[in-house]
Amino acid sequence: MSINEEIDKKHIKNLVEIKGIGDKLTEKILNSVGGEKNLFSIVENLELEKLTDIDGISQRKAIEIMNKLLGNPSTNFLKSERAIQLYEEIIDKILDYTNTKYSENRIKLLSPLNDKNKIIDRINFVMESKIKVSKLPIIKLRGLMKNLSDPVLVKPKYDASKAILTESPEDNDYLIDLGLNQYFPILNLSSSSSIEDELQEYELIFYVYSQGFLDVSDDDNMVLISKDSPAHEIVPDIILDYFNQNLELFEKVLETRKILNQDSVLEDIPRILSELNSYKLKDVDLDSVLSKAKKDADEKLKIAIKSVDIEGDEVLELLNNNFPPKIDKIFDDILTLSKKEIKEITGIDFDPFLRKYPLELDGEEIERIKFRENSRAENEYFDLKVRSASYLESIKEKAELEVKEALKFDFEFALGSFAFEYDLNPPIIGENFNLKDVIHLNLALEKGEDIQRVDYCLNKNENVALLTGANSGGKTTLLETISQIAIMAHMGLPVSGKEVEIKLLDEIYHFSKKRSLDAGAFESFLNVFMPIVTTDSEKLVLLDELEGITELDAAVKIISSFIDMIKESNSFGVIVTHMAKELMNYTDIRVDGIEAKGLDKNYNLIVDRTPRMNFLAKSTPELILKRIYENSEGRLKEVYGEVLKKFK
Ligand SMILES: Nc1ncnc2c1ncn2[C@@H]1O[C@H](COP(=O)(O)OP(=O)(O)OP(=O)(O)O)[C@@H](O)[C@H]1O
Repeated sequence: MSINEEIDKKHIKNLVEIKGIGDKLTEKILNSVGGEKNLFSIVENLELEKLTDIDGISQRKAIEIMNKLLGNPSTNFLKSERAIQLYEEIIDKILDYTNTKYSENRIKLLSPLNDKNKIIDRINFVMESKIKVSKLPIIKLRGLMKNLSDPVLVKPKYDASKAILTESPEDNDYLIDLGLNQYFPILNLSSSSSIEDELQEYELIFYVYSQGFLDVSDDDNMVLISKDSPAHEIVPDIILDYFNQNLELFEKVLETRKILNQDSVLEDIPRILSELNSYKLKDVDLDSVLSKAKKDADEKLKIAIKSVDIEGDEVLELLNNNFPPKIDKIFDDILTLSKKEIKEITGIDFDPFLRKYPLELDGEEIERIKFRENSRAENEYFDLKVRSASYLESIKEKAELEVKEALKFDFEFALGSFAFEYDLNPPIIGENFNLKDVIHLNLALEKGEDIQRVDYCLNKNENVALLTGANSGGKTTLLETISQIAIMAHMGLPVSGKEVEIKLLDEIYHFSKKRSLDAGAFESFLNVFMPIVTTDSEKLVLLDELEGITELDAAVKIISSFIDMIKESNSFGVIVTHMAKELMNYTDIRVDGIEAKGLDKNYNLIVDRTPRMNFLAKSTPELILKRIYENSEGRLKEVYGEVLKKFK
């Protein structure tokens, strides 16, 4: 099962599910989004932003509510602010690979789990995505999927130059129910006695008949449509506008599916729409064709007539306004040719000329033809529109589904890209913490000799250890790496290491050294810290230089008591400290050390970032002092020099 199915199969649970967040908040959410139906649609489309828009709902809260409504299991895994931050930093890193709002929101909903099978399912899903992504043209796909979203609904365009005509007020109401009055005015035959005159004011009438009261001739500017036709056959623009408006989206989805070797119903859309759009271009400018034809024919007549010998009685005929046969023949020949040329250009077979010299255009006939042709063209165009709209309507649902699939693919693509770029590997879920070749995510993408992958382990017998050693040696970084790996594994993600074994636990606590020492800080720290060892749940506890919380002697007593309690439990712990020696007086504990051997020629620390087990390494602050001394100038350099002398 993939994570995709996991969410797809979920039916949004009853609102009872969010009652857990309190009746007041539930009511506030429902009021803000406009009721249960809207809330369900928000959840279905994972629109987190619509929840965060509500006053007083933070991103974290919105995620909690959304997960509740989706029926996703909630865990209480992340127990300290720093653990939550580290989790959010992981999410942020994955978000860099999302292209759509939908997958962005789905990534935000990836929380730590506690069910081993679900975790393994997710890890497998991400690993499959990683392999898939590795074979795809990543940059091209990113370009195609950037900002993809569901198709937009199109606002109807009202056109008052055309009208729909029905035969009864009931039919009117029926069409209004279909929403067609948003496109054209709707009139009905019985509405007024002067209705037939009113109809003359419109360029085109869509006559939606049920009985067929009106006799429609070729010369009427009317399109006949049966009342039983579906809405898109009466106003095909409903569906055509929708596809036109979303054409770019469908084209991108089509392209994406081609790359993924998936078939698609979207293939024909661009052709159909461009055929429709180019159809309009076939309109010819009849007036200019005719004026050119007249000019050409006049010219030809002039030349031909000039070379005719006219005899006496022919002159008489001319004086009677009759053309003698010779002249008639010339007119016949030239006008036949001209008619042929006009037909070739316009497709219309008619005689636009009055026989005179120079020729005259027959205005009345031209108007009649224009009207007839316009009506014919409108009818043909309308038929084409209906055919296109019917086809598009038949694939609309599938087309929308393909867009949804592309959005879902972006979720898979983001996870796969993240796993691929960071070269993540599936952890082994076991009983110990056995980290091999691990690296902090912040360093994982950096290249360079000084980036070192690290090994570290904790097991049942040595479930807690002190981490000591060189300033800037990488202790904090390793502690955070352990957290990241535990959090990522619980989220069902592969981790940044090779053959990493981890144990699934109930809770993770990470306390960083960057804690403010405000008044009351010590007391509030104790209130958070000590209860950790009072519950039976299995924990991972990571402490970074806690000694700053109070005076050294007291800190040592507190921390050593804490260590003893962890040792007795099924929990695991790592404590970064510069007071290992002092702590060893109070408790028996494994001490690991990161040792700095000196400075290289560029004054960089020579250090093996992998701690040595059972090794108390010195802090060697003099190395850092030496480095700063070498890199500073003037009076400051002198000061550092003085300090350094004291280390000799
Ligand atoms: N495995 C590693 N490979 C490369 N650089 C690392 C590694 N681990 C840590 N560093 C770098 O070393 C520097 C110091 O790391 P960190 O702060 O973790 O050391 P620390 O031992 O906690 O120092 P301090 O005791 O002074 O607080 C950081 O710039 C960090 O990016």
